Amino acid sequence: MDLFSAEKTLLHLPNAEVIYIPNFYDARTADAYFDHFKANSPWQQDDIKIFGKIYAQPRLTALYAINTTPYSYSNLTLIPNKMSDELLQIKNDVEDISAHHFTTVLLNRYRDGSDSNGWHADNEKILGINPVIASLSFGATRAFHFKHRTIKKEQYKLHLDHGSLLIMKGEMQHFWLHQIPKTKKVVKERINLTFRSL
Ligand SMILES: O=C(O)CCC(=O)C(=O)O
Ligand SMILES: [Fe+2]
Repeated sequence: MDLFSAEKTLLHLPNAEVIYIPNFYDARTADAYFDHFKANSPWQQDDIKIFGKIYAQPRLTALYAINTTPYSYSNLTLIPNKMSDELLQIKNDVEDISAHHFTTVLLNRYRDGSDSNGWHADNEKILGINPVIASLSFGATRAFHFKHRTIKKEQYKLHLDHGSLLIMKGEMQHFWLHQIPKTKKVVKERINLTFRSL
């Protein structure tokens, strides 16, 4: 299967569905969004607890929502900011293509190749059973790895390009893990928006 096709890619995997749309936004629109979110988001770097140890999260984050529901993960509770007009516009675009309603968006900013997001699933109880997660990428291309928890041969890599949209759905968050690994390549900044429903 060609994971790097220029068109929309639909992966029917065991216990998951992954949709990748490379040019969801054209390069100029994506450039403008990258600059906007870099300059205008309340970026924070939190400490997280993994197996009882405290680490500075290796990336910056900001949380927004249309409601006031906090989002907790990795022993961290984030209180959402009110969604800006830009985020509401993007939410609308993503809702149109996915036919799904989202309330909350987590922004991740990877400053360089040493920023990352370790193996995890977006499986917090508050997301409900079989959550749909819509993930937008602006800025540097980074690798996205995903692997089945028990079927060892089921592991894949995608490159998340500037302006692309990745949708994870079905049972994916129960049966699969995903990560943005660190890279030794010299890479510029990347901003990711993951829409969720809380
Ligand atoms: O940066 C990405 O593309 C992935 C972000 C992610 O997995 C998350 O925030 O849960
Ligand atoms: Fe995730």
